[in-house]
Amino acid sequence: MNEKVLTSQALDKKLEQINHDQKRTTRVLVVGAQNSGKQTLMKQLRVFYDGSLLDFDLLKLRNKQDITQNMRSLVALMLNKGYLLPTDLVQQLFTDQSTCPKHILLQLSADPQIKLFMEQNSIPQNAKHSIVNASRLLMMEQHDPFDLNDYLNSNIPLYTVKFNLNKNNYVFINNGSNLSYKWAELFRDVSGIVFVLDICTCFQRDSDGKSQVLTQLQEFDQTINQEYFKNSPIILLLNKFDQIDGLIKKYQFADFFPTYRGGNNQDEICAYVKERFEGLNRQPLKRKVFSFATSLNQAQVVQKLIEVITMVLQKEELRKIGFK
Ligand SMILES: Nc1nc2c(ncn2[C@@H]2O[C@H](COP(=O)(O)OP(=O)(O)OP(=O)(O)O)[C@@H](O)[C@H]2O)c(=O)[nH]1
Repeated sequence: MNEKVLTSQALDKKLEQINHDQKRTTRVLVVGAQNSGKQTLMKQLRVFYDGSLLDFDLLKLRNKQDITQNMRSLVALMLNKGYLLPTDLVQQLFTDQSTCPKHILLQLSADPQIKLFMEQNSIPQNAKHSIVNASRLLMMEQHDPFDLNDYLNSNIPLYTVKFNLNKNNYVFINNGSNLSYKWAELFRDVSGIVFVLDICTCFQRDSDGKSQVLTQLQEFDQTINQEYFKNSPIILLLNKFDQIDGLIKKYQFADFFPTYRGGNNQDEICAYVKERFEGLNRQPLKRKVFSFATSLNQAQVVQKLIEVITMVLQKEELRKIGFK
């Protein structure tokens, strides 16, 4: 067999693999109003399932470890040669931790004795370079190695997250708060739609004095009942549920929903909101709406939620092809 035929066969195989992988990828579209929590969900997915952020962070951490090591070698050399450095800084540099706290490294790298030592002694260029750059590198780091809350509150936009869970590939796509009809066409029969609702909007009024959640009900209706999504299961997240206790203490839910006859408590309010949204599904026999009260800013909640969502989606896929 000549080389060309072999290459072409290899390409065919690769294409087949790509097609196969794409078919096996569960695509999930994340929609919802501004500020509802879509980005928060995406970021949590990125941190716990995708892994690329953690790799990036480990890199930052490694840099910090290198700086600590270099600083330790330099300071040991200086002390041997009789240079004097602040004792408390030196002690903290040599504690057992693999990385020394940033503020100690910064103070040491700015110490005039260190500068003097480097001028008076011939130390390897790369070691010199590493110390001179240490302060720049450390200054550039805005955060300590990794702080989930800092990351969740950052303005770094995130539009897709891919991951593999229980041997299935998933891609979550955040479309922002604008679901134009043209755009929706690209997601025809997507494997699932996650609609994020900020539950606090139930207790907020728009300029007409009506609860803002009424606009969300309309959005939900228009989105899920589009022709393109008529087979896609819907996952409704009543998000920011951690806020509901505070809101109930301040307001009467019935003041916002005159037809509401339930009590002013979490369970009954939650059941009512779920019912209002789920009742808008015009294809109840073809696909379902699964609703959950969530707090997407809490890591443990998101991890449990993703297990449930992925399970629901896999079950729905099986149901569509005839398994009960
Ligand atoms: N208390 C509370 N705050 C939350 C929760 N989820 C998200 N937030 C906060 O709500 C704000 C908006 O969240 P985002 O995830 O940026 O909302 P978004 O839907 O992506 O907003 P846009 O990008 O404007 O469409 C942020 O300050 C989040 O930290 C939650 O469960 N509880």
